[in-house]
Amino acid sequence: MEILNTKSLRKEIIDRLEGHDFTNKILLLSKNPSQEVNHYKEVILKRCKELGITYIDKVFEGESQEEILDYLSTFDKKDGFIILAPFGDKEDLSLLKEKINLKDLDSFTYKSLGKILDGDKKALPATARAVVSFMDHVRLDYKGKRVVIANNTNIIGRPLAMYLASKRASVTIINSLTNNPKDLIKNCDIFISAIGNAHFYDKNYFKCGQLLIDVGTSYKNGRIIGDIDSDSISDMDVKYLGSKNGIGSITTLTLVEGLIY
Ligand SMILES: Nc1nc(=O)c2c([nH]1)NC[C@@H]1CN(c3ccc(C(=O)N[C@@H](CCC(=O)O)C(=O)O)cc3)C=[N+]21
Repeated sequence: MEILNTKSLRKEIIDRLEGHDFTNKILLLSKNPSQEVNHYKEVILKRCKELGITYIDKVFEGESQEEILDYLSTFDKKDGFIILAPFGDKEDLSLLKEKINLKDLDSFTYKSLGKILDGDKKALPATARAVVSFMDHVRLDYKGKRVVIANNTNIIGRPLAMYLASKRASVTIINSLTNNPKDLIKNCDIFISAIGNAHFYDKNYFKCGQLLIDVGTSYKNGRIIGDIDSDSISDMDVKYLGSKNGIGSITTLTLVEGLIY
């Protein structure tokens, strides 16, 4: 197993961000935030402080979409926003997706999602963009490659699939109902996982020559555990990007990077 890391990409992005004079704010928007959302918020806030970015941590409770739009109308169009998911309890957010016209840092709006179909990398949500930036950074050509993505959300899997398809990769999204996922995973060239199920995939799922990107995060005794059981694949001839120095360590960077696009 060849262990990959995002250190040099991370340095490249930090250098670009540190040289920048941030004049616009980031709005962190949450609604009845879960523990996971609050944790992610802390991680983003820490990054904003490091880089001298002003942020507003706005927590909604029972507000309607109209009321939220009213609140947002007081900000500058160049201010960035992220709607932290899950935002409330599975409610309709279509008006917000249609009407918010601030800088969309995590690809929430219909406009951003549409741009992804056209192959616009900058429109990708932060985590999906971190994956693409990593593959671009190591000069991995995904044209014609068979890619399997274990994640079917609007924040990672679906936009990533559409983007890679626009660059002529052949992409399959698998979900918990997929018939014989092992067969799909074993026969792909690139496997990207973000299911958040600790060490779910072991060596039986893989074959030599594959690139495995583990975006999954579970917590055990305060440690982050990925979806892939890396010990089990340690003597296989695969390339592996795990959670240590992996995608997780650059997602807040790609998120704030959206402010300077
Ligand atoms: N619109 C939206 N986009 C998201 O990307 C999103 C979301 N909503 N809702 C909540 C989940 C949860 N999530 C985390 C990502 C990283 C860490 C994390 O801790 N990352 C690094 C630190 C990263 C850094 O320091 O840059 C670490 O693992 O040490 C935690 C949680 C994102 N989410």
